[in-house]
Amino acid sequence: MNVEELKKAVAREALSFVEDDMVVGLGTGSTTSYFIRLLGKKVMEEELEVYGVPTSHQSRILAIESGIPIASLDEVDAIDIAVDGADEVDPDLNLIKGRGAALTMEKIIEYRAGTFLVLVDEGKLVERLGQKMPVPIEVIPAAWRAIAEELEVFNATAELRFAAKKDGPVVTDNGNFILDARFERIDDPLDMEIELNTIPGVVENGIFADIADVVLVGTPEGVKRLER
Ligand SMILES: O=C[C@H](O)[C@H](O)[C@H](O)COP(=O)(O)O
Repeated sequence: MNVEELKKAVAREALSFVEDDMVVGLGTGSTTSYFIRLLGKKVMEEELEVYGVPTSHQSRILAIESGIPIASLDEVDAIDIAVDGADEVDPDLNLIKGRGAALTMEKIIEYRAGTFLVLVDEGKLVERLGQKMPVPIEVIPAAWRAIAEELEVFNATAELRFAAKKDGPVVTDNGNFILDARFERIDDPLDMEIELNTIPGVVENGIFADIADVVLVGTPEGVKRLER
């Protein structure tokens, strides 16, 4: 089974968490894209009354294409479940997210969800956050250099993220820049998440500590379920 097949398998399994009349937070990225397409099918075939609350332009466009009625956060009373991918998952189910630069809206929506369901393939499991991936940090553009320098205090080296199909830096859905920060060691993810957000000019960071409820892990032996 290749990685794409593992992503599809977890996306299929995630469908069983969605019931009629639910408001569903729609994450961003390749794994969630499989889920959104499948959810669109389920909504149409089973004639469900489900609303999706997108976390990015990507998930909004895909939800519309997939036939899922969408609403913004300020139009719904509550989010029953949010479904999203992750870049790393540690043994306590703390996450790094934001490879797709959608971390701020993702965190806003997933923090408020009754259940936050995370979909990953087994390659995303790590012993300690930061082992493979940098921590993305969304920053106000004018502050990027000052913040990159300040991150040295945290023993981190930060790089401004550049775009692939645009000249210059990545600009997020909120009009900000992304710094990718590599830390020597993240011992306490929750503490680091809070600390980073105290730096003026930081909008949000990609450590999602203590908010994942269930993680579905795609493995060649089948989908495994991890819970806090
Ligand atoms: O900003 C992007 C998100 O945090 C994604 O959910 C995360 O990067 C995982 O994406 P993928 O499923 O493509 O690996």
